[in-house]
Amino acid sequence: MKKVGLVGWRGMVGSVLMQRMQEEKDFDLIEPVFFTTSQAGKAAPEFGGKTGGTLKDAHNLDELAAMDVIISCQGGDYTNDVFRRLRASGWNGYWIDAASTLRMEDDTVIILDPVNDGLIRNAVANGVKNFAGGNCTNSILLMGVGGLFRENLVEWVSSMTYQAASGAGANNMRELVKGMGVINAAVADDLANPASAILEIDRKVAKAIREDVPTEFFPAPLAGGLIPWIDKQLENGQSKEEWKGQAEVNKILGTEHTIPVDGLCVRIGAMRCHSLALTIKLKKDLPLAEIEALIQSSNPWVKWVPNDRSITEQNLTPAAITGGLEVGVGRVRKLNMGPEYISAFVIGDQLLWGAAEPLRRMLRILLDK
Ligand SMILES: NC(=O)C1=CN([C@@H]2O[C@H](COP(=O)(O)OP(=O)(O)OC[C@H]3O[C@@H](n4cnc5c(N)ncnc54)[C@H](OP(=O)(O)O)[C@@H]3O)[C@@H](O)[C@H]2O)C=CC1
Ligand SMILES: N[C@@H](CC(=O)OP(=O)(O)O)C(=O)O
Repeated sequence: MKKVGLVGWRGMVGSVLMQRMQEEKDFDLIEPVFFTTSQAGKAAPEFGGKTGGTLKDAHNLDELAAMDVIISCQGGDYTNDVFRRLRASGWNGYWIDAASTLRMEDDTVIILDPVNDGLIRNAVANGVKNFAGGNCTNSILLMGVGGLFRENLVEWVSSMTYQAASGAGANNMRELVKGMGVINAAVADDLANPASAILEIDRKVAKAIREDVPTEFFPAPLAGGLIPWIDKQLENGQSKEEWKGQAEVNKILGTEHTIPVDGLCVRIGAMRCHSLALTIKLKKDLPLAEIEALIQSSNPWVKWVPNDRSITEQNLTPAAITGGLEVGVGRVRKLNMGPEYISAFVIGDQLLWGAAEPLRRMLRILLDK
């Protein structure tokens, strides 16, 4: 059985990964070894009926080098610190990483096997050993409308995103919920009184958002608001999150000619579902039914939502999608700009396809080979 080192298993992404690995009985197929950056020597957890004894030090290169495969959900700083030194020490195992650090390196493949299974298997056959999960927004985009890319129909995509708090981390999710509570508390009495004036409620809510909603982790109040910037600022005016769109989508697809992907990335007050409002310019004018069929054929996880008001309201929301592997796709119609222009709304749980799921599926590809 392959020895699989798990780093970052107790973080938010790592916890979702452990949950999925148990559900899919991945632990039956591996000898797990649990690493930590802070609790070496303590008892290792038990998942899928298996325990790794004690927690190993995630900075100990000798312990890491004993692994056939290492999966890291520990974050980019850890990868920066350890990965190259481990390779330099001669370790030749497989490294599977949730962080963005290695994604654009030549010797790393971005993994999203329902979309680029061929590219991944080819890379494995050719001796590639480094694999990185894609940015959550891009993975959800491609899971949703991958069928159009597969058929080489996409000339460009404008992707306007609505990204959940979870993309920023566990503390940010907590801060969002705390903020919701602060707002509610500011007007609880007024809400209990049906005769209270709505403008008075609005005034108190605005004051609470400006003055009392916590902003220790988010740069501005997210509860009752939004933040139209995610990640670092680049010199060309893009945010780093926006830059990743074109760079990663094209790398995942292995395109010969770059497909332009751009748009604005916005943080909203959802917990863990990222959404994208897409404008897609197709290379030709296709009947809508054909476009819909191609989108539905993208992969088995597409949850097709007809462009109907009540069906959309019930099915294309974070409430409907959160916690599951289905990626909702709807609002598909032709736009006024011309017959080749279509809209689409894609929504997915960013901790599943956006983070944990591609990692465990990569492990399965390696175990099956
Ligand atoms: N959040 C997201 O949506 C996505 C994240 N990623 C990548 O995954 C990385 C990890 O993200 P995420 O899981 O959100 O990070 P977390 O902050 O939740 O976890 C990272 C590490 O923090 C340590 N830690 C310290 N205190 C605690 C605690 N109280 N509970 C749990 N862990 C604790 C753990 O390491 P230890 O056990 O060693 O102390 C843990 O592995 C990111 O840096 C990013 O590179 C990728 C795609 C999406
Ligand atoms: N930046 C994403 C989450 C994330 O971790 O992205 P990446 O894996 O590309 O660093 C968000 O905030 O929603």
